[in-house]
Amino acid sequence: MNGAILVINAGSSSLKFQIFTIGGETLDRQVRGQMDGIGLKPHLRAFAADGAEIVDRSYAASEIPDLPAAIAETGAWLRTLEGLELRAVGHRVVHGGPDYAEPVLIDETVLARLATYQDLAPLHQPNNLAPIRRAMEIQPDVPQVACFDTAFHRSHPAVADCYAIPRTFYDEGVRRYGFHGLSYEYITERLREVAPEHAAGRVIVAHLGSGASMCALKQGQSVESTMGFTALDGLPMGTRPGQLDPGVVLYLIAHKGMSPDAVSDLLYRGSGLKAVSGLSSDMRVLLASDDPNAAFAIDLFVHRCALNAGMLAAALEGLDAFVFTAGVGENSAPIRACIAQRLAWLGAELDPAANEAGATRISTDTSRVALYVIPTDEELMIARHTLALVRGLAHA
Ligand SMILES: Nc1ncnc2c1ncn2[C@@H]1O[C@H](COP(=O)(O)OP(=O)(O)O)[C@@H](O)[C@H]1O
Ligand SMILES: CC(=O)OP(=O)(O)O
Ligand SMILES: [Mg+2]
Repeated sequence: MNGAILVINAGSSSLKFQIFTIGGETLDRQVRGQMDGIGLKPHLRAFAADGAEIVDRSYAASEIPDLPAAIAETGAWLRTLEGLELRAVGHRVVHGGPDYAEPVLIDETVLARLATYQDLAPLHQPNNLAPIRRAMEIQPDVPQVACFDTAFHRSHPAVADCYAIPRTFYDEGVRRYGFHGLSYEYITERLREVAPEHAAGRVIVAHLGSGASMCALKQGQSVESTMGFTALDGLPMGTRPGQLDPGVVLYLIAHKGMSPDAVSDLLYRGSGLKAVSGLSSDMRVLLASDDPNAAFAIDLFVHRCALNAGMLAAALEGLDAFVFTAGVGENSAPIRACIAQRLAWLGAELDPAANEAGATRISTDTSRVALYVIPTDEELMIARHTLALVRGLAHA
């Protein structure tokens, strides 16, 4: 089988894409790019396999105010690439609900089912499904594959999957799904190469981006996550609050007369770092600011990261390694240092020079908990799943 696989990953602040050619058993990356800073400081960049930059465009916030605008602009640029013989398109789809525990070939029935989860992931699901619909229109003969954030967490034990509410809700799908599963699946694979001595141990992976969560891995399987039914729970994020007493929601409805839409807007778009700092949802802006509210938002983020790490260490009954990944985790040495300091009681000892240098291992040789920085690659994971699925089709 030859040809190319295009991968699309719509996150909450970015649209990421990669193109791979299928070379026998392997995937060769040809293009890797993203539009980030959507609605704030939009920036489209892409690189060829040899590292050469092939596009670098900045936009005013009003030109690319949201993900649909980013999808349109990036789609137009992707269509200018010549000589691509698309064999399949792989899509990140954030919510797979109770139905999908594995990647799936998309048809109208699957698409309709995935659309029923839009309310459960309003920042993502509509933007994950729109490019699928468009691609099915433009190229109906090219297989489209959905890869789910929720799938990797289906290994959770029942106590981690269930809320303490009446069982009927669980049966109808109100469960602790967990998200960022493609990232965790990739990191699990990378750990086998980077740190084989820890890959089968007790590991927390902190995916700290615009959306943020942590995952507890035991012997390479997800056993707990800070996110649950939706991508609102757990850590504070760019515009989402993270863990919140449900009593706050009742208060907003009963005492503030807020409608479901108004509450949803507050929780998905009007909270998190943006609300606490009053300045920005972007960690880069907060780190560069001398506004005390920006510093407070960072403190709150670090505090909640530390508390959640403690919770996941309890789930694992100990900790061998802690991995930083995603936009903030991969790029911000100061945030990593603050979080590492709060993990000292668990036995983590940061090597400040390695941290500043962005080394893969950033803990001292004597640290009881090894600290790592491992760049994630959700798109590669999606491409692998997509290739496996379309290859299966070819052999069927
Ligand atoms: N050098 C950096 N320092 C701190 N934060 C950074 C840096 N680079 C990127 N980020 C943060 O990473 C976030 C984006 O992470 P990413 O994982 O791409 O998010 P998403 O997929 O949710 O859109 C941005 O909001 C930005 O705040
Ligand atoms: C699930 C989620 O929050 O994803 P992202 O971090 O890409 O916005
Ligand atoms: Mg993301």
